[in-house]
Amino acid sequence: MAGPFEGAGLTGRRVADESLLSDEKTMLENDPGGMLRATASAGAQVRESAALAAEANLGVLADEGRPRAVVVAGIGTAGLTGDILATVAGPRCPVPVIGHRSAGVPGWVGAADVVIAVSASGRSPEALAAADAAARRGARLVAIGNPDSELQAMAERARAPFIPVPRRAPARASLWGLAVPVLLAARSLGLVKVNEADLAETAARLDADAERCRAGAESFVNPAKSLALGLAGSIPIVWGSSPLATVAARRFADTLAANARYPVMAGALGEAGRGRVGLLDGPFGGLAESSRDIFADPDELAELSTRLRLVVLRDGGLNPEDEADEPVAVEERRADAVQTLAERRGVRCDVVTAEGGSALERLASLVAVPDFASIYLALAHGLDPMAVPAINEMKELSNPLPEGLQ
Ligand SMILES: O=P(O)(O)OC[C@H]1O[C@H](O)[C@H](O)[C@@H](O)[C@@H]1O
Repeated sequence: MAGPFEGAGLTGRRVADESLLSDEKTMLENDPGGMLRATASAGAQVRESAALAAEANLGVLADEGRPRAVVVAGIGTAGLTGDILATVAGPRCPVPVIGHRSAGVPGWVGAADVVIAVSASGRSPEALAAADAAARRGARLVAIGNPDSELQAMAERARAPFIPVPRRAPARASLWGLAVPVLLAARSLGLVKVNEADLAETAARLDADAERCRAGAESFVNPAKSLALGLAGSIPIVWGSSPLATVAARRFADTLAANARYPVMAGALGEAGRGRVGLLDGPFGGLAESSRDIFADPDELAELSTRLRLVVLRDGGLNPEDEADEPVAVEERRADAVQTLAERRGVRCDVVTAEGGSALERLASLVAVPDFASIYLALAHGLDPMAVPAINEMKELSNPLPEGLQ
């Protein structure tokens, strides 16, 4: 008899198998959609999108001067581009940057505002409804996404600039292709300082990280494979030391969930320190660690006890000091503190420290290795990192029936 999940595309192993990450050929076979390849194109995406944005007529945005507010509208990865803009613009940004993840735009949006509608496919209902609402309310509109899509048609009807981002991979592997045009649209409004050197260095860093994380590099030299194997079987908790690192933490939660199907808790360390840090004392934290029998068979243990594994994404003290920002020293002390807490309780902890000069490059340095780690963790469980049966089923079940079938 068919099991409840038959047809849902559920294959894979409950327990991760390290040996699945040792042979490049097997890994590429187990990644038929090419998530590894798509993720390795991050640097190329930065360069390509920067060139495409330069060809779009973004100058018209600036003609009407500085907006009252910028709304970045989109869902999923497209929605994350709003958080990226807000963090790269930083606390000195002269106007509010608001990410909007549901259909339409906030009620107050009007002619004084700019709406950036983002959708990799060019057809998410959230981005389309936002573009439509922006046009109706007379707000300035910029649209970013798949060329020859409904979104492009809508931008054309509204005589708004459209930045075509060719769709070669699922939305979550197109983060950089989508984020760069958002930043460049905001730059043309004078809201963010991203120069050509920042873009070039960010692209170069993404390329270098893709090289370190390539399938052919073994786990002892591949930071993504070792991060993935460390997380295997655990409940990952990902905390970012700064606002920028917190965007990277949320991204890691998204990719771990979509690619590896892991439940993750992610957020800002500042807030976690006043609440969720208590998890370290709980049944999956210190209690699980202190009740472990050191003579037990490690394989058996791995199956018996689910434990937390902490990943701390640190900004590395490179944040420029800013009065509106929390002092770097506070962020650094807090990151040191949580590592000490984890150590005292025996909770294992990985640290990824940002590198690079500009905010964009630092963000890239916190996103690249975790992105690959989420794919290796999927592969270690025998999961196709690209397949998303539950997401597709959710869309199918929640879509209204076509007329006549109701
Ligand atoms: O960028 P879009 O094509 O509008 O897609 C937005 C989102 O749609 C779906 O829900 C996908 O599962 C997400 O990965 C994606 O980010």
